Amino acid sequence: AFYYPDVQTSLLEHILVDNWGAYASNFSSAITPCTNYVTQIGEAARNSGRTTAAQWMRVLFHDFITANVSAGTGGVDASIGFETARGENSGSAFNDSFTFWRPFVNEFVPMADLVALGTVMSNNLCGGHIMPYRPGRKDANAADPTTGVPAPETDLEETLVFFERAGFDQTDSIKLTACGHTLGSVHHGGFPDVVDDSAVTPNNTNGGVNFDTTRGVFDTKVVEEYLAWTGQKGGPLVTTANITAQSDLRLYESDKNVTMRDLLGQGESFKDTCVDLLGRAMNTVPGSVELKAPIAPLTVKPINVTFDFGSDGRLFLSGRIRILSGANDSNPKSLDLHILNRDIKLEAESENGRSAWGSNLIGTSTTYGTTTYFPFSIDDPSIGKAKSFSIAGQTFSLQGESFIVPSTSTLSGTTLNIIVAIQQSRPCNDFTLETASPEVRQGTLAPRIVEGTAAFQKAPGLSGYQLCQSVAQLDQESTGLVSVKLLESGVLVDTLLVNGGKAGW
Ligand code: HEM
Repeated sequence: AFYYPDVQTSLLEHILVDNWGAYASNFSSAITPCTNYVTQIGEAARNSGRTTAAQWMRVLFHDFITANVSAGTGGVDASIGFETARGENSGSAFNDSFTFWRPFVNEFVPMADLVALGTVMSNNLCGGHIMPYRPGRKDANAADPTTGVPAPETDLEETLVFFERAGFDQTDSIKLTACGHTLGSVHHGGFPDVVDDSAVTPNNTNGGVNFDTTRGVFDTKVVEEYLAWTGQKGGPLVTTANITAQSDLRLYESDKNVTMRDLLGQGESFKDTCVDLLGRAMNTVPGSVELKAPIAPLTVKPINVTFDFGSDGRLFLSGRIRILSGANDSNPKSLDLHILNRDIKLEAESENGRSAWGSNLIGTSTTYGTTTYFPFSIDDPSIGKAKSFSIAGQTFSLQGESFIVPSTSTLSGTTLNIIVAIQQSRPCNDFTLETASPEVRQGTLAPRIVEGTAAFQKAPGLSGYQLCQSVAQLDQESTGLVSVKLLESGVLVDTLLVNGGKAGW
């Protein structure tokens, strides 16, 4: 199957761009509306007093803050998954978030990249300015030996030492904390010394007290309300009667509120400051990790493009083209796909999607970008010879010489049954199968990736193709998409992600 421009970018770009409506990613749905709590459903979620979008940002903070930038250790590496029993990581955010993210993890998407992506999504979908997203993090194999996350009782000096170790000076720390604390709440469940049990009601079962009057909106309210002493007055870490637990008050006042007043003066640009600081936090990674360039949303994106055989044994090429239009552009109704010297006119599906990318802020309201989908299926007798197709002048490569057949390649329990089709009559033993399966890992909800290889045997042929079969056994059930790779004499020729029925993609 074809993943444009590559498997990792294709998967992550889907989460970033396909936010609402047609083919929306399950990831975006989790924080729509931004007050949603995905761990529970219906009434229970609405009355929980918890906020998934906010939890995701808190996970980033706790994973990041134990970085030691001068030693090149820690940072965003999903080690937080091993550290949830530490007192400094109190609260349900970590296990809630990892439980939701777990089915998204596969060979191409480590948990650490999802920790960063969670914050990007909460910011982008809940009112922040668009935040660039760079993939490339690596998951830790154990807890970070470095401890020290600021808690409500931590004194100012030690709090600043923790931030300094992670590369953030006093001013940065105030800004980053204000950015984080524009979303969400402090909960009696987890922090009874900050919020007493009077907060627990049938409509607020976890006893959440919000940092500002808009817990689901990424805005400047927390700064405004703190300085004007209105609304939530900066939230429980400012106002709690327990003086030792007034960590936000101590931090904000530590430079006589100069930084908080500066943030207020920035107005809407506060959001750019947060893009910068949250971006620095999520891009703080161990010295051995090199992040890739930011993922750019694709204007023209082929989706699920693959060769396959129909029930009559005929080869066909099918898929969808997604066109992303900005808020000011009109959506295309038809599209020309050029293949094998032919132009095929594609018609748009009736349902569109909406995207935070390409959005326009007009006054206080936002109009979003639109995605339009154009399905196609081509069973021309010579389709297997096509080496590329093009849309609006952009060319996308294809190869039909040897490929994994999607409709007959299955994962059932722990058994992978893979069929590949090969054009020329080459022996099946020129080919090998490589698998990479996300599986349960002890001590954390972040899966580990288990790799394997298998050989092929000859199977009965089909309309000009030699078929080869391989049956591979995973040692455990997978937690997400399993990658299946076809190699010819050691060179990768095709990749297919096989859904074990659990993946959240
Ligand atoms: C001095 C530093 C900080 C302290 C002591 C602190 C402490 C806390 C505490 C006690 C909670 C309540 C958690 C709960 O009840 O579930 C919380 C929530 C939160 N924190 Fe911080 N925090 C600090 C800095 C930051 C920073 C830098 C960020 C930036 C990403 C951040 C993001 C959040 C978010 C988004 C929530 C809301 C979570 C929710 O509603 O579930 N915090 N923080």
